[in-house]
Amino acid sequence: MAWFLDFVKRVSTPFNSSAAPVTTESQPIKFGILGAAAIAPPALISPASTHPEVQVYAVAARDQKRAEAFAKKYGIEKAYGGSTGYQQLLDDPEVEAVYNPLPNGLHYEWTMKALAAGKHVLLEKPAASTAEETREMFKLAESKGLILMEAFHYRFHPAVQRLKAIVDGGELGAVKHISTSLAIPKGIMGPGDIRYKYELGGGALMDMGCYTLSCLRYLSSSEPISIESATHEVYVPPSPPSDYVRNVDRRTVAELLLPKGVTGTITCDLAMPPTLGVIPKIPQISAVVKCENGEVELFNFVAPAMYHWLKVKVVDGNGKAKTRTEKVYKFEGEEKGKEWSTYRYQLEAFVDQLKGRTPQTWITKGDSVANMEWIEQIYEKTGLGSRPKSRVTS
Ligand SMILES: NC(=O)C1=CN([C@@H]2O[C@H](COP(=O)(O)OP(=O)(O)OC[C@H]3O[C@@H](n4cnc5c(N)ncnc54)[C@H](OP(=O)(O)O)[C@@H]3O)[C@@H](O)[C@H]2O)C=CC1
Ligand SMILES: O=C1OC[C@@H](O)[C@H](O)[C@H]1O
Repeated sequence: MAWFLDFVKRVSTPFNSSAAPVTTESQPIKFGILGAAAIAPPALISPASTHPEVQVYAVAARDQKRAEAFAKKYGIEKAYGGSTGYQQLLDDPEVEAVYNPLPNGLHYEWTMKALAAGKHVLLEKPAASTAEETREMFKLAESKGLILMEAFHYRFHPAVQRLKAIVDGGELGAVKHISTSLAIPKGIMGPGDIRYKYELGGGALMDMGCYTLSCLRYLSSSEPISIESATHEVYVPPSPPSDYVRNVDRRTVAELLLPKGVTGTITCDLAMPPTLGVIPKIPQISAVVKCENGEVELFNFVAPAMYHWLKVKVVDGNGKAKTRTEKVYKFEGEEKGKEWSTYRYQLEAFVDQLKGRTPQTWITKGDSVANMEWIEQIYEKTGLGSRPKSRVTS
């Protein structure tokens, strides 16, 4: 029973949102959120509620009433709305940092505008529509001495870092093959979802593939050499209009060649069709590293704080295999029961960086740019081509 209560607590933690600021001697960092996005409560509002140096101070939405309702629900002081709402939030001198959870195709425009307004930016993944846009955002951030980070929250979690330590530690010998998957059953994303809109930077590779690529690159400690193959299945909405353009991937699979003969596979799918047309598929969210002397798998590398297991299989010189399972919900030395979400660890690091302290880890400019470069190259290989460059409005 205790394990069940623990599980329920873990799964619900990221969604127990309240923006009640916890103040310290110094002024908290005031965050503004661009868009009343679904991801904002678990990714920022809830983590901020336990961070003594953060206040979620403002939200902007395209509709004033929506902004107000969101602000009321989460105890946010300021609500900006209407066609100028996002810019008003950026013009608010009280806002020091901006969280950008807009659709992918708007990441570049509003991150550039936020940086131009002198704000630090925590930017949702994938960084932008193209690698070039990603480079430009970091260039502007650097020139203004501002912090910009792509919110690959999974990287901040101890389970993910333990996986990397096992791979790097040599216990399993040389790495041979890495496969990372993020695929969910049909029915979770509705047909109106931003992920299915090409003009908003939609597609499985952009949305989920960015994680699988990021994790594969992280685990291999290298960049791919080439894309051996890349295949996709397009998204087709129910009753598509006759002029519907099939340029959004519902699923993409790519085979990569990495240095030292290592191979890699990434799989992403926004809507796996049911088996035999009726049995829903089980989500596939895992990172598997096959090595000379065994293999290791992290189930649920994307949201390990909710639930995960690390299965390590070691094969000895006589070919005898031993398997062990690890669960890693906190770093060594952290107090019992802490068990932060990936987003909470991420926020801690972001604030540390902003305050001039050393974050426990970081998603670097080089990492974000390389991830976008490979996303673009995989799209080229599938034949779908990169997502459209962002259109920037004045
Ligand atoms: N880190 C993570 O775990 C996750 C990250 N994400 C990322 O966060 C971003 C948002 O995802 P999610 O919260 O699921 O999406 P939502 O659709 O819930 O939110 C997107 C927001 O963008 C705003 N928006 C502005 N222009 C448009 C437009 N033309 N069409 C639609 N929305 C628009 C809307 O804000 P308004 O209120 O102004 O109308 C809306 O609230 C994506 O980049 C996604 O990749 C998503 C889920 C998980
Ligand atoms: O964490 C995630 O999982 C589901 C995705 O669709 C989402 O965008 C992503 O960030």
